[in-house]
Parts: sequence; C-alpha cells; structure tokens
Amino acid sequence: MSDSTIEAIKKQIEENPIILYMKGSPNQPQCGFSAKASQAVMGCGQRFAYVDVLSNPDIRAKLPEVGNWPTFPQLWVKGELIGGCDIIIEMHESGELKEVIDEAAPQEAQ
Ligand SMILES: N[C@@H](CCC(=O)N[C@@H](CS)C(=O)NCC(=O)O)C(=O)O
Ligand code: FES
Repeated sequence: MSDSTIEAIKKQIEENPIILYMKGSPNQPQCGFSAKASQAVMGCGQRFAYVDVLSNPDIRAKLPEVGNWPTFPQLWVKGELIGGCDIIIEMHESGELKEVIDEAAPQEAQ
C-alpha cells in the first residue's frame, strides 16, 4: 500500500535516531503534554529532531497509524516508538530516558 505521507514519516523515523513528534516546537510548545515531553528530552542533553504536527496536518493524521499510538507527543528512538508524555516522564524520572537517548545519539567528532 503506498501513501506518500506514511512513506515520508517512515523516512523521518529512519533518518533521525531521536525524533519527537509534538505540538509546537521545543522552545514554543503549544500543549502542556508536548511541553513536558520536550523538556524531558532536552534535559538529556543530546541533539534531537522534532516535527510540529500542528503545522503538518497530514503527519498528525497519519502518524497514529504508523506506530499504532493515537496521541501526541510521540518519541521515536532508533526507529522505534518509545511512547508519549506519560512514558517519557516516567523514564526521565528513573534515568532510563537519558540512557536510551545517549545510546542512540550519534557520536560527536572529537
Ligand atoms: N497521556 C498522553 C497525553 C497526550 C494526549 O492526550 N494528547 C492528545 C491531546 S494533545 C492528542 O494528541 N490528541 C490527538 C490529536 O490532537 O491529534 C501521553 O502520555 O502522551
Ligand atoms: S492541545 Fe489540548 S491537550 Fe494538547
């Protein structure tokens, strides 16, 4: 089955080891759930990609099908869905989020 939006999403997920789908941007989140999630991911100190689903309505409509997850935010690491706000916060508090993100981040040149 070919759907250009789904293909585009899969490409984003493949090409970006850490990608957060959210409402707004990390600096200007447009929803409390996205604000909390992006704060937690930023707190891990690695660069990450993000997509604002409010300015990309096609992605907002189709992403839930890709990961079988209905809401935003969604954090994807190394091609796999980690989860939404609740899971991100829980993993941040346990220290597991930083481990997962550090492990996925490309090594910076020395
Ligand atoms: N408990 C959820 C909260 C997220 C949530 O409920 N998001 C809603 C409101 S922002 C959502 O994305 N609804 C679908 C939509 O707006 O497209 C989580 O852990 O991520
Ligand atoms: S935009 Fe209303 S709860 Fe997220």
